[in-house]
Amino acid sequence: MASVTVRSSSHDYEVLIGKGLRRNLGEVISSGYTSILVITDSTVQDYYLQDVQESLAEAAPVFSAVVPAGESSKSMGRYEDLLDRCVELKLDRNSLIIALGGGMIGDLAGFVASTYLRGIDYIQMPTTILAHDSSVGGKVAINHPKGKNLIGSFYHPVKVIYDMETIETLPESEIRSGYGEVIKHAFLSDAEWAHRLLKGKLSELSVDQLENDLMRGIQVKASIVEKDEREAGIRKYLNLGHTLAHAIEAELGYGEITHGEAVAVGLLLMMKLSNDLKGAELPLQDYKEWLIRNHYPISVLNRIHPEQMVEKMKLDKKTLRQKINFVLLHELSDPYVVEIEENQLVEHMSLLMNEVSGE
Ligand SMILES: NC(=O)c1ccc[n+]([C@@H]2O[C@H](COP(=O)([O-])OP(=O)(O)OC[C@H]3O[C@@H](n4cnc5c(N)ncnc54)[C@H](O)[C@@H]3O)[C@@H](O)[C@H]2O)c1
Ligand SMILES: O=C(O)C(=O)C[C@@H](O)[C@H](O)[C@H](O)COP(=O)(O)O
Ligand SMILES: [Zn+2]
Repeated sequence: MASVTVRSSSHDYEVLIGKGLRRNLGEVISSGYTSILVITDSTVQDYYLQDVQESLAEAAPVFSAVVPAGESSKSMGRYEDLLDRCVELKLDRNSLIIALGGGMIGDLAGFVASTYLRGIDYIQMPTTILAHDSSVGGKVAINHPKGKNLIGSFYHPVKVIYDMETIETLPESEIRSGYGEVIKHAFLSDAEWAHRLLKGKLSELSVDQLENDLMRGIQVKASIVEKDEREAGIRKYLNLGHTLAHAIEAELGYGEITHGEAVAVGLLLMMKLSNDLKGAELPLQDYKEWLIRNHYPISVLNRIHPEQMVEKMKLDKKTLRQKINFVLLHELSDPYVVEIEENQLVEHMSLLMNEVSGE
């Protein structure tokens, strides 16, 4: 089992990474909780809920709450249902919530934990590749119909338990989605890693490569959030590709395109703006080929309207006084934040749409 420690202002916590951890939770979770509520989704329930419940049987009374799988569950309605369940079960300040699932569950259950009784302990048990990102760093949130993650808080888990066996059941589309955030971490931190990824094909990924990529992604994320927990500065870099991604997700309807796929498309615009407006020489063509080779839905660019995207981007958390800020790269591994004028955004989004139409 590998482990990474994350330092936060409230407490330090471990990210445990290993195989079969879900079957030995009694050994890694502190004893003494009054009760445990496992929050999961309808797909993950079928695969892993029983293992988790059985391995916690000695620890405390264990309850479960299941929401429908999919991004649309990261909503006010499901949040309210889960709070009702916490009240009904009489969870107290010594109770524990376990978020068993991908980033949707991590964000939703984490937000419940952060607000119920003004905050109780929770553990992230990520089951997707993408959740190597979402389970670390303490951002928890639900979506507003008009904008992604508009309602949330910063609230770190007491532990992250990443059972690598669980990602074996992921469908191809979720491997692709997860790699949207993996390649973001590579673009932010290491040109060599980025170039290696750009040469590859996700369907030919070895288990060793995948584990190595996830470990590196977790380290990149942990080292940034430790330095800037509340996103006053460098944490904004983790939003690389997200200004457009979140606008697309909200515009098309949550779940219409996966978060990681949207990020991957957002990274394409990031590269174009970095190169065309700011004189960088990022490998835009290689990246476009990687997206096509791995079946990322870049045709989604034909379904959006630049002016509407700009309006949505005004709800981005980096937007201040209605001015849209983007994370761009001077070169691979050298990010910065810059304001981009609306007319330039519209122009470059339109150019990009023309370039990819028909691909
Ligand atoms: N808090 C953060 O820092 C942060 C970072 C990145 C993303 N996010 C959020 O994470 C969410 C996306 O997370 P995601 O991509 O994990 O989506 P997800 O949680 O919706 O999971 C994707 C799909 O895979 C299924 N699934 C999950 N684990 C499985 C498994 N082991 N086997 C088979 N199927 C499985 C789910 O049921 C779902 O249908 C978005 O809401 C995004 O905004 C948050
Ligand atoms: O942890 C962060 O900070 C990130 O930006 C990571 C992103 O991958 C993630 O999607 C995050 O939820 C986006 O945050 P938001 O503040 O733009 O909602
Ligand atoms: Zn993200």
